[in-house]
Amino acid sequence: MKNVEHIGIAVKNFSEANALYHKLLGVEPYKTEHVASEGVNTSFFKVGGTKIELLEGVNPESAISKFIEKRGEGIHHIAFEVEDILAEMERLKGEGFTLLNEQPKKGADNKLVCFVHPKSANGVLIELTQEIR
Ligand SMILES: C[C@@H](C(=O)O)C(=O)SCCNC(=O)CCNC(=O)[C@H](O)C(C)(C)COP(=O)(O)OP(=O)(O)OC[C@H]1O[C@@H](n2cnc3c(N)ncnc32)[C@H](O)[C@@H]1OP(=O)(O)O
Ligand SMILES: [Co+2]
Repeated sequence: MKNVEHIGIAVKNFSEANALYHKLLGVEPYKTEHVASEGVNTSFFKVGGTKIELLEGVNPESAISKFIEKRGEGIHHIAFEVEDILAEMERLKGEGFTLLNEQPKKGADNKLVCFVHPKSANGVLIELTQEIR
């Protein structure tokens, strides 16, 4: 694992949350992106070396919609940058972590992503991200 790449925050009202985080962080989001495969709209803010990802669910089936339904708004996941996502997935599987997808999948912000079940990481949903080169 390398650095924390982003912290994902689940929000109910995307435009209100973006306006609030713009005020809070003092920067505009550098991108907003719909990720159909995850049923989410996302926006990314860059602060120092870390990014904040705001996520809203666009349908009831989305993991974000289910999360908010069950647990309300708040921190949803921590994403780490990895050099080689396939090697890291193999390593984690070997260490007994439960991965939520067999193969890396296309995430937002030009990344391949994979998720580790929160139950494998003391209740924290972990996302692995590798830049698509
Ligand atoms: C765009 C992309 C990107 O950055 O590139 C993204 O980030 S997309 C980000 C959105 N996509 C994802 O999150 C994909 C991976 N997530 C998933 O597959 C799912 O959300 C699961 C993590 C498996 C949870 O599924 P689901 O809510 O249907 O199951 P569940 O309610 O039974 O949850 C199982 C247990 O995990 C807990 N749980 C659920 N979501 C959690 C979360 N985000 N953080 C910590 N714990 C969590 C529940 O409270 C429950 O614990 P108890 O049993 O103790 O009640
Ligand atoms: Co993410």
